[in-house]
Amino acid sequence: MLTSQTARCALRASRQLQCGRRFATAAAANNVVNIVEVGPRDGLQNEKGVIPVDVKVELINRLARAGAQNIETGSFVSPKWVPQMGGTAEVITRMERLPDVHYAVLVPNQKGLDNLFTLLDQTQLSPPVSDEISIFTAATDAFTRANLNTTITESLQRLEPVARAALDRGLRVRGYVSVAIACPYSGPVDFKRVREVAKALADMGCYEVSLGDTVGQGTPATVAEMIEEVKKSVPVEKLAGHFHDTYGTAVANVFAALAQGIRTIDSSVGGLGGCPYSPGATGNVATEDVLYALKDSQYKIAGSNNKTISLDDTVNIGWWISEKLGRESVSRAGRALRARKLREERERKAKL
Ligand SMILES: CC(C)(COP(=O)([O-])OP(=O)([O-])OC[C@H]1O[C@@H](n2cnc3c(N)ncnc32)[C@H](O)[C@@H]1OP(=O)([O-])[O-])[C@@H](O)C(=O)NCCC(=O)NCCSC(=O)C[C@@](C)(O)CC(=O)[O-]
Repeated sequence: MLTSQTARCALRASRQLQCGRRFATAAAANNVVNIVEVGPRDGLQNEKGVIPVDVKVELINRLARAGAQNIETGSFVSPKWVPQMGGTAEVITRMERLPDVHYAVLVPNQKGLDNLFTLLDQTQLSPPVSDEISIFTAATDAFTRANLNTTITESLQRLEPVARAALDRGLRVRGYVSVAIACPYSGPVDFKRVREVAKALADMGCYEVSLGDTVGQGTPATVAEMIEEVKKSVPVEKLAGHFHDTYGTAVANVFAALAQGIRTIDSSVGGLGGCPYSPGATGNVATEDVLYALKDSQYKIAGSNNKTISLDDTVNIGWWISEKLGRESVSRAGRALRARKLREERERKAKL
């Protein structure tokens, strides 16, 4: 008979195998790019006005129906720190859950995980309201202090039991290293530190570690240099790129990451976003811009149900959510494609 510890190890190993499936597929077809849609979380967390739960639910549902396979739906962080994410439990309880889609929530500590577990116990839905958590820390103490009120070392110590408990419960665990290029508080970042933190997250069971250019200051050269360094300790199949577009280099940085062998890119519909603890940083690379830029390339975008993510639908969602927020979509491709569509409609009507 297996001891409970051996049983736990076996369970964890089988889960890691399942989590690894996506990577095995991507590695076999080396041109398959996975998109992690972070709009509902990273995209909305910095918004000042109250966004109704209905709008958040509708955003997630629209993204899933457009083919998004991985959606970060919200955060179980302190509502005092990030008020906009306060309604995440209600959002994920009310959203549709398509079977082929992974729905993740950001969790900063044990309390956040306990809150998620309570919700999983209460709802007991199949598929569950969330099958993945994202844990996060950073490559500088200054940023970790601002974002998590602790140091890098302490944050890793706190996250290790959180990751273990989530894995034991059958959830996938993804990790983030913020400020992988530059820190808004302490300047240029030592890429060796990024490597160490990424390795620590991978060692605690994260199936993937997303390297965040939180400030959006990266260039293709610095992004490539950083990834080269991290690859010394973490296999590239386990890495993802997360680029903010503050300096307009995000799409170029996506290509630099792909050239380094990375096959998972985080992006945000409509280019929404910004981190509350990264002053001045703009949104993530827009999902529409990534889909458009990769359209005629050797890369194929993975979507749910063996389809791809619809560019047209994503453009429409980018405009829909931006208008709900009282502005226009900042996605370059989203703006151009919408302008072309409106022009074509005008021309068609003029011919009638
Ligand atoms: C981690 C803490 C909570 C520490 O914050 P703290 O103040 O040190 O926490 P504490 O343990 O001292 O607790 C203080 C109060 O918060 C409560 N609390 C404690 N934990 C939770 C929780 N999980 N959920 C709800 N409530 C919580 C706790 O119960 C207590 O309540 P009180 O007794 O005062 O009434 C805080 O720093 C925090 O929530 N930070 C999150 C900040 C955040 O969400 N940042 C944005 C996400 S990261 C990001 O955007 C970057 C990324 C991932 O996209 C990649 C990139 O671009 O770089």
